[in-house]
Amino acid sequence: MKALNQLKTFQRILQEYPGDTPLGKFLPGFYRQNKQMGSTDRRVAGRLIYNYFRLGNALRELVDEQRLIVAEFLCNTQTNSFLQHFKPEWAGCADLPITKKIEMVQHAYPEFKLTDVFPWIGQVSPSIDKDAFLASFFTQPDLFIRIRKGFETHVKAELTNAGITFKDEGNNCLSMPNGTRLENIFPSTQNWYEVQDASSQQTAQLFKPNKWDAWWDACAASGGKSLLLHEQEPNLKLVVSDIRESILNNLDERFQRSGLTKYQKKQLDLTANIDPELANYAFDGIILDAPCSGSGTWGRTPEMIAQFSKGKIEFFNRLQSDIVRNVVKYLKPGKPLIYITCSAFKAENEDVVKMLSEQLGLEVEHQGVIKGYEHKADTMFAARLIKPV
Ligand SMILES: C[S@@+](CC[C@H](N)C(=O)[O-])C[C@H]1O[C@@H](n2cnc3c(N)ncnc32)[C@H](O)[C@@H]1O
Repeated sequence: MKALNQLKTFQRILQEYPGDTPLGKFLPGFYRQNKQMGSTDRRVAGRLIYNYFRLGNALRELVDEQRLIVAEFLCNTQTNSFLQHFKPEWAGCADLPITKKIEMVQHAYPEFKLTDVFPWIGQVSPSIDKDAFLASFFTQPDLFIRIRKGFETHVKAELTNAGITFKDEGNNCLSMPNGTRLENIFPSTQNWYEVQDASSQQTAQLFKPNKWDAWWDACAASGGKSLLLHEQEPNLKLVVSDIRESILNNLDERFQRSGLTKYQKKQLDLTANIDPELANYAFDGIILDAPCSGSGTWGRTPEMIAQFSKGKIEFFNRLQSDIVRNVVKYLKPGKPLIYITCSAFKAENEDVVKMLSEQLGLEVEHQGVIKGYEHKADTMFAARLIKPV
């Protein structure tokens, strides 16, 4: 009975979900309208709908209920009452290695193809292990925090006191299970840590700023990369910009909490002529965390897979190329451009770097995929390119 009700709730969510909003935004509204759902009901409903989308575009010819059962089997490493009810012969095998479970699904559904989970797999960056990347969609990524220098002991002690299991990933990065309610442990005004994916934290290794440098975080959003930069070198002249004014307001709040008080903020569309705003600027470093497909983060937002179409890869490549050409004009010769995406696609990664190197003469000091899919984190790409003198 319980499993049948869980299935009915799943079907209602799927029916009401509009597809153009992130699930993470839609679900709280759904729960508000269905106040009879207790916390366990919500947890199970969330698990089922997320797991359903983790199947990506595989087995689309099956009815939703069957796809959900396959997804539940592939995405859980422990048995549960839903599987026991609907697929008892699989329920006891939930803890098998993922490769074995995929074989079992293929046996039951010979039309199942792992490549259908993410149909654009042929277009990912060459260094990505395709099978591992595809299989990573069945696992929810972890939650990561970056502890600010000096607060390591305090944050770890608070987590331990609260009974949270965490892993020290080195470089002040901690991982813990997704869904950990940090807001129940730490005050909202705390400035001891930032929630930030491990791969995003890793991009900072390419920054290498010098004291009193002038840096520009050109797609700053709420300032994640600027905060990393500030942690490395607090004495910088910093300009931050983004096309969205609202997101820059979040940045102000975050910067204030972290003691980053000296910066200039500009609302800029980097596809337009920005000379009226920046004609007198020349930077010692530019971080371009470019707008992208976000395909390296779809382990967190698997509902995006069903909404994506191949043409968008080309769209982002063009947008990134336009933006990068515009931005490089304001970089001093001999100085670094840090190009970052959270995409797995070659067209948004190596191809943009190739264009920068071949057409604008930038020297590629480093480029590479940050393989988050290997350790329950986002997959990103980061390059350090030097403008010719
Ligand atoms: C990947 S996000 C940046 C994330 C941010 N750097 C961080 O660490 O949290 C890309 C940003 O590019 C901005 N963007 C998109 N199109 C733009 C454009 N034409 N000009 C300037 N910024 C743009 C988006 O508003 C978005 O905030």
